[in-house]
Amino acid sequence: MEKSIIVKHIMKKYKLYNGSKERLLDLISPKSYGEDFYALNDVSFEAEKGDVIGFIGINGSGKSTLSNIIAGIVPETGGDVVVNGETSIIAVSAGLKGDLTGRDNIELKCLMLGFSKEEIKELEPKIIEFSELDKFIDQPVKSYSSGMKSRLGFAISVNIDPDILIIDEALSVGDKAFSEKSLEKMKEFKQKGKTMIFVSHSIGQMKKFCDKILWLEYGRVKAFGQVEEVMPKYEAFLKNYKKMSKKAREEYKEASLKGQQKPLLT
Ligand SMILES: Nc1ncnc2c1ncn2[C@@H]1O[C@H](COP(=O)(O)OP(=O)(O)OP(=O)(O)O)[C@@H](O)[C@H]1O
Repeated sequence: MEKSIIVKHIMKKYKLYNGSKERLLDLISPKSYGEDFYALNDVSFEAEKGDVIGFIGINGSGKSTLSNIIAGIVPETGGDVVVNGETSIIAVSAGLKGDLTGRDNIELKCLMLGFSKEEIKELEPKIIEFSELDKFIDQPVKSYSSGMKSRLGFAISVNIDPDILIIDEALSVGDKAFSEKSLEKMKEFKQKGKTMIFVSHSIGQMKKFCDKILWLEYGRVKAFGQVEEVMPKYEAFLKNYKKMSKKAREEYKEASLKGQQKPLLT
């Protein structure tokens, strides 16, 4: 099978500061202040055309950071993301401007992706219809609910028809009818051999839709494989994790960040 995305040894380092004074001092003397924190630590995986890959992991495990790096929204600190050929990638949740109306956001996002005025004219009514925003399309996006924003983001992304679509939590908001419609659209994408990355906390949606799962844990790959192989392990992990005390969770986090395996939960 043809590869569509190759992610090799991705690192993402942030600096954590103890207050704003330290942040300022770091500008003057970068080596002396702040603590290095790795949101992603040596993450590798490959996607083939037609794959639907789910990113799972507890809060703060690096799912959004990784999807933003693949979408080119956030720069990596190290490693490589190789995307096959002339591939267009779009992340549903990226770049809606609150001060602009829904309609202006459609135009802006299309222009940024290199569409001509004529192409936008043709796309716009399709996007508006899919979004079900009706007259709200001419209201500023900052007045939208999170469900409305995700409907707009999803409507733009799927109608632009990218080769790689990154869906970050977009389907967990919005109503059932809209998420059913979106799932249908995603099935169409899959049939066309496009690659999708799906970031969600919904185990049900992941099982229903993904072929493969990348399980991240505090910036590291815990597992990557077929959904039926990885999901039961993740569910077993979650069951144990939920029973842990706050202190035990902190210890688990510390150990995971250092790359130590805790047999208790694996
Ligand atoms: N700009 C930033 N500066 C410092 N730390 C950051 C920044 N962005 C993300 N992080 C940290 O990186 C880690 C990974 O965050 P990320 O949002 O990718 O996780 P996630 O798995 O998507 O979490 P969630 O499920 O809660 O959405 C977190 O500890 C987060 O606090």
